[in-house]
Amino acid sequence: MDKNNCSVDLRKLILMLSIVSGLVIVVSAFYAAYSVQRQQLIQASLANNYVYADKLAKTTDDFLGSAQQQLMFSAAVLSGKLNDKSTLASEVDRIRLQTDSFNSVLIVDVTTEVLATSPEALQITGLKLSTPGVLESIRQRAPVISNPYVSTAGNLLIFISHPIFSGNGDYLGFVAGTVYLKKKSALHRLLGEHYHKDGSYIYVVDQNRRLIYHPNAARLGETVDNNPLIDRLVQGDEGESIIVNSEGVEMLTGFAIARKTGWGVVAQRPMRAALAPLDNLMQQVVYKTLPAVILCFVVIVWSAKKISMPLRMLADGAQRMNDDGTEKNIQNVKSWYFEAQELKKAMLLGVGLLHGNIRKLREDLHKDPLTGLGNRRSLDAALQKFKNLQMDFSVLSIDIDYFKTVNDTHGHDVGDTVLQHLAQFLSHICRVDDVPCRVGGEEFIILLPGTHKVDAAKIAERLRQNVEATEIPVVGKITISVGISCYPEDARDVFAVFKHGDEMLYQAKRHGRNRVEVFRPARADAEASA
Ligand SMILES: Nc1nc2c(ncn2[C@@H]2O[C@H](COP(=O)(O)OP(=O)(O)OP(=O)(O)O)[C@@H](O)[C@H]2O)c(=O)[nH]1
Repeated sequence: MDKNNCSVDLRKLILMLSIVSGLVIVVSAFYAAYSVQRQQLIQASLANNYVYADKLAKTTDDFLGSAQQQLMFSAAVLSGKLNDKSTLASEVDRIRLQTDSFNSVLIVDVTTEVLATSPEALQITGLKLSTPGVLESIRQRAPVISNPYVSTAGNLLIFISHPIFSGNGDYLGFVAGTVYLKKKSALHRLLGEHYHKDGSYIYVVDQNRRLIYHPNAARLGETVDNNPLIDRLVQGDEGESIIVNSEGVEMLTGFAIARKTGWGVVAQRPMRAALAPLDNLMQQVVYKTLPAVILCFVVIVWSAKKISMPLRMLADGAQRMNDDGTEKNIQNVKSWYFEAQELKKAMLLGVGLLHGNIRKLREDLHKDPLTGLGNRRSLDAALQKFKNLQMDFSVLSIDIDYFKTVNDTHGHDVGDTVLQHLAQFLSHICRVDDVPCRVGGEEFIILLPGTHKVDAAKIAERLRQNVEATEIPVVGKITISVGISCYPEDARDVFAVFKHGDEMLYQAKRHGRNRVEVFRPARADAEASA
């Protein structure tokens, strides 16, 4: 098959397969390592975020618990002193300034009238308030942590209160602190400290799906619906999850509940940020393993070449089976492994047989199958050769006398035997360069290169005598007639030389057969004019 038409070159195929399998191995090894590491990193990050959210939830609980304790302590101090304006004023200042837990502190009596407030700048002392925090505190007469709401002064806040009872258990009012959600507050410090710079953030949502804390201040107070994660938080669920946030960023999320308020604390980190160290690590791995991988590929290419080379050379040999040098080329192929060795042996055997057959076919093409002498093709080839070499030659045109009688008397097969016998006679008298041929039924020609008329006549005469003297089985003795002409002595045209030879043969027949007649131009002319 032609190399160019061949669908795949073996060397390229081996090379391609080796490289592809090498790549597949390397890439899948990398991919497997990357996937495992990635999964581990995601799990670790999710777990971290959950721990983080849980810790913040507990810290928030602790903060609120501590805030309530402060108010409880103050409520005990204030019991029986609600009429003491200066005590009330100094107590609200103490609570606010000493602990820094509240943005504002106020004392309210049972009629909802504000008895004292810190800071004074709020200017609500003496006012009766009907905010959700005040009303809930009055109604419950128990410690309260309100849901977020907007205060009279327009601040989004939560309201933490503790009831004040007299010595004999009468409800007198409450002391309360507010924590602003949109302005700086203790809660902000608590949650904001943990804010990551890599896109990680936390947010807190209350039971009404309202954002209590969010790094984006504009969203504070916003009620978030249609958020599966917040749905879970509202149901009291805790755990970890991979979600896509409102900005379409994939987030690794941990979420936990602050028990005192039921608030959900969500800590989340962008997947990309969590995996960034892994990407760096894999980059390093790639850089470090690259030389080994390149070396591997060089070895693969070299091996592929080494393996395919003998096969390539054998394939080349197969493409040129007919050429004479092919056998030698195949011999030279270095078949260093078993399969190539066997292939080489088989090909050498094949080439040997092929060349043998070709040789035989060529010979057969130029041979008369009955007698083994040359045929008309070999005669033409010999003439071409003499012409090329500018060689003189003589032509003996030979015909068996009365051959028809032989056939008629003894049968065609015996006639064939006679032809074979005559062929043997011809072969015996021929030298190496002479060309004996059978050109018709019982017509033979011998070309005698470098032989002139006199010698040709002697050879023909000797042949004639030998044939005449030899007994052929079944048939007995036969005779032959021979006509002789020479090139270029008798004609410069080869065709004419043969014609003269034929004429001489028929002349021998006419003159009684069993004769040798030599063409003589002058005499031929004379005969022609007579
Ligand atoms: N056995 C056999 N006979 C052949 C073959 N080719 C031709 N012949 C016979 O050779 C004979 C030739 O006879 P003719 O050319 O008529 O003449 P002849 O009998 O040889 O007589 P002259 O040539 O005149 O001496 C014919 O009978 C052909 O059938 C062959 O291959 N085998």
